[in-house]
Amino acid sequence: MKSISLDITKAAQFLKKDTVKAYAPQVKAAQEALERGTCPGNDFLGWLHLPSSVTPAFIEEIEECAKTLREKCEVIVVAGIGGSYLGARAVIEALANSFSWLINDKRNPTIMFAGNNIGEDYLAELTDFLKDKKFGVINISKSGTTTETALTFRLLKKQCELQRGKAEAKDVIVAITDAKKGAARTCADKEGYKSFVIPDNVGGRFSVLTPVGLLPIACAGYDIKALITGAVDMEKATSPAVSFENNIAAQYAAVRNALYSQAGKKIEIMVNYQPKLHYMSEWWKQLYGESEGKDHKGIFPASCDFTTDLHSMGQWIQEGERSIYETVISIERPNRNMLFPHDDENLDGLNFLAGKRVDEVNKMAELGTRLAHVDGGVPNIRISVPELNEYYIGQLIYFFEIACGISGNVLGVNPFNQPGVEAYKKNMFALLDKPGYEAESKAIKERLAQE
Ligand SMILES: O=P(O)(O)OC[C@H]1O[C@](O)(CO)[C@@H](O)[C@@H]1O
Repeated sequence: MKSISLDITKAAQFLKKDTVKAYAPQVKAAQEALERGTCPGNDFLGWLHLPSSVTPAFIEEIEECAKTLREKCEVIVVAGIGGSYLGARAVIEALANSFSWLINDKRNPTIMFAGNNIGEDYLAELTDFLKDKKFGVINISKSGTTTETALTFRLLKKQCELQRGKAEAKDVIVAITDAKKGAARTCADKEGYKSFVIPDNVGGRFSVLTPVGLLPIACAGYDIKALITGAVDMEKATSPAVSFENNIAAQYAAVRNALYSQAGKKIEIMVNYQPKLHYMSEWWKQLYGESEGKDHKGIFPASCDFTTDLHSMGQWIQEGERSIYETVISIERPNRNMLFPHDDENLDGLNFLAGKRVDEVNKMAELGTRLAHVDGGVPNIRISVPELNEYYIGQLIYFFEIACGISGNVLGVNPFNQPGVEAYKKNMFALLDKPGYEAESKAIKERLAQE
């Protein structure tokens, strides 16, 4: 089996000779601290050897549950936000037909996502759409108390029970949450829902290879065994025993820290040339943003879909402030084969492309962009993926996770907490007069009265 690969040469050229290599001891120490559990946030290292600890029995249990949902539902709504949402969506969209929601071939249920916003129109339109559908719900929340997800789940649970009856609804609602704590656990136990546990020591953004990602992915009809196999192979390929020269996660962690602290590159743009990878970038943004953005430090993770965004953000990237670098996920071989047709009249002047694969044009766009951006002062990291399938996506997921753990430790932050996200929640609860927030409510109202 091939492997994803990493090319950092077009980034390293922006640094003094051997700068990246000079990070090798720090990177090694960071990885050893992860292995030994001596790093900050060491109670959240359950993801580190998660792929290799997945058992066939566990996969079978997930597949069994997915089979039930697939048989009983034409639509499955996955309710969750952040790490309880993005991984599943990233994998499903990367593997699915770009128009899957329009192709109603009845072979797969339609997978919809909710609980990731508080848009009234979104929720009203979703419940309208579900009115005449046999739908089920996967309710995902590690804390079991996240407002966006809880609010959505309350609506969906009521609607599902109303449409299918309480007894049938019980068979098509699944909870993925903490083993003991939180409202989602209390509800699942009381109602008798099938449930899966998110391990205590796996943070939301590192949880895609737990039931959080695996159940929705299996429901969508994808091979979760192959996904895990890819992750296991990457776990081996990036183990601490692998030398820096051969360890792509160590190199990625090193080059991004070098660009950040030695070359003033404060923004990393994750780039793809396949629109199916849009949500892979969204997942990556949370992984790196929530892990590294703290203590007033951290690279800002941004993303672009090329060539689409070359026609909107291309100008800024080529000639704006030189504080950015790009990481490109390049898919070597698309799954489909489409040739450009010849046209006798050639009114569009495109006959020079006749007989070429569309992907050849895309690859030349990628190469041309890399040359132009590097000439314009944008370092370029390239991750090459042989093809878009479960196995290589599994590799990619673990590669980004382990590199993130290493990178955050090199940066000197705790990559496994997210204290900053509480600030907005506290204000929102105070503004909504949530019980228990009386003092905060009073203070925030007084403050607003003075503004
Ligand atoms: O799974 P939960 O507890 O609903 O949390 C969802 C997301 O919200 C956060 O806790 C931030 O508030 C993320 O870290 C997490 O991925």
